[in-house]
Parts: sequence; C-alpha cells; structure tokens
Amino acid sequence: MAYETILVETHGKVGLIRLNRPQALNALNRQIITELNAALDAFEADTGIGCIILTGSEKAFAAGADIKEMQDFTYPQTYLDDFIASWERLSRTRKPVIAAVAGFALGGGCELAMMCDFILAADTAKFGQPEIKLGVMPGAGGTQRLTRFVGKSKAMEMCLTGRFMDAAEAERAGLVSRVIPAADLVDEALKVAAVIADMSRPVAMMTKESVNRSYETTLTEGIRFERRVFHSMFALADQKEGMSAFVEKRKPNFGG
Ligand SMILES: CC(C)=CC(=O)SCCNC(=O)CCNC(=O)[C@H](O)C(C)(C)COP(=O)(O)OP(=O)(O)OC[C@H]1O[C@@H](n2cnc3c(N)ncnc32)[C@H](O)[C@@H]1OP(=O)(O)O
Repeated sequence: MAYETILVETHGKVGLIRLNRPQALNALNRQIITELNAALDAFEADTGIGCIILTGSEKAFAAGADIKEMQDFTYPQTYLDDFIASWERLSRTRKPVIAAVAGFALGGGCELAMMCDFILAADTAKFGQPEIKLGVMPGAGGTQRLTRFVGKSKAMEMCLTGRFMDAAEAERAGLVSRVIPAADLVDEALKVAAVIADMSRPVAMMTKESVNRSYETTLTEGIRFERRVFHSMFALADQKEGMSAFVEKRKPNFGG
C-alpha cells in the first residue's frame, strides 16, 4: 500500500510509524486511520519485526480527530458507520507498541497514545481531552483509559475543563513512563524498542497480554491468568535459552 499521511520505516527489528499530516497537526481523518491500520497489519505480519513505535512530528503527535471532517456528521451516520470503532485496531496489536509523543497529543491523539503499551514523552509533550470545548466528549477511550492511568480526579478535571497536562505532570501522574529531551525522543524510542524486539517474541507478546489483562479482570482471575501463561513459557525453547545463557554467563540468543 502506498501511504500519503504516514511514513513507515524499519530499523532492524523495529517498525516505525510516523503520522504525517503536518498541515493539520496530524489531525486524525479517515485516511490517516486507514493507513495506520494497514501499516499495523503489515508490521504484525512481518516476522522480522518485534516491536513497533508510533510517533508524530515535533509539533504534534496528533491534535485529535479531524474536526473539519467531523463537523457535519449526523447521529445516524456515526451510529451506522460505528465511527471510531476502526481506531481500536491499535489497541488490538499483539506485538508491543510504544508511543513516542512530542508536542500536542489532544483528544483522539491522546487516546491513540493511550492505546499503545507505554508512552515515552518529549519534554514538549502536551496531553489533553479538550472535546468538551467542541460540544462533545472523548469517544476513543479517553474517559476510560485516562481514568485508569491517572485516576478519577485528574481525568475528570481534564475531561470536564479541557485543560492540557504538560510532560512533567503526565509523568508524575503515571500517564507516561519517561520524559526525554525532544531532540532525543525518536532515537531513545528506537533504543528501547530494539531492546524489546531482541527479547523472546512470544514471551514479550504474552507479557503484554498479561499486563493488559490486569485492566480487564479481577485480581484473582488476573493472577490465575498470569500463572497459566507463565507455566506455558516452560514449553518454549526461549526459556531454555534464556536460563542457559544466564548460567553460562553469556548473552541469550532468542529464536522466538
Ligand atoms: C476522537 C474524538 C471523538 C474527538 C476529538 O479528538 S475532537 C478534537 C480534539 N482536539 C482539539 O480540540 C484540538 C484542536 N486544535 C487546537 O486546539 C489547536 O490547533 C492547537 C492548540 C492544537 C494548536 O494551535 P496552533 O495555534 O498552534 O495551531 P492552529 O493554527 O490552531 O492549527 C494549525 C492547523 O491545524 C488545523 N488543526 C488543528 N487541530 C485540528 C483538528 N483536530 N482537526 C482539524 N484540523 C486541525 C488547524 O485548523 C490549522 O489549519 P488551518 O490553518 O488550515 O485552519
């Protein structure tokens, strides 16, 4: 597929997807979501890729859903088309996905970042759910994921006032895993992604699935799920390789 609104690169075992509609601060229209989903499908199918990075530009990760495209939508159209459902493709990605966020991550942009497995933020990053200022509310998981990440009080304040959170506040609140100088963001994300991509592929994917399960089940069920998946890892050659490498004082070479 030829892409017009995203740039796609591979760096060794890492797939990099860059949102690229600079004239609209990466506002998320149908085309950009369709292309993002196609790139995710391609990286998932590529056995050479072990980790994916989603990033934007220096000014904007994404300034939200495309307001100019949305402004004339009607209720029957949004319902019948199940508007936004296709965005969830990102959250169903089985390989690990890192969001590398610089500049604005607003509305659907913040929601897209939260669908990734963790967020590395540039010191320029600004997160917000300003939909209320447009007469709507978040529709791509903002009220749910933001609340789980930063707690009810902060999520409620952000969704009800549209206030932006800077990178330092986002780190304190647990929305992002780390803040990085803007100039180093993508290089650092590539380094982190390369570390993940060198791990056992099935173990990384099962670890992702297990951490995500904690958001969807009770503690007892989550612990049971984790233990069963953990047991299954002893069927993997990578478990033998990882533990032998430790005992033999060498670097493991995981085959996946
Ligand atoms: C997922 C769901 C269901 C909902 C949503 O996501 S709703 C959208 C939520 N996001 C927003 O409300 C943010 C809207 N944008 C802004 O508030 C500002 O653009 C800004 C604060 C991010 C940046 O302001 P700045 O003054 O630096 O830049 P602008 O001149 O305002 O923007 C440049 C250029 O980009 C267009 N733009 C920006 N955001 C969007 C958007 N979400 N949809 C469509 N277009 C957007 C903006 O109109 C301008 O283009 P023009 O010069 O051609 O008007």
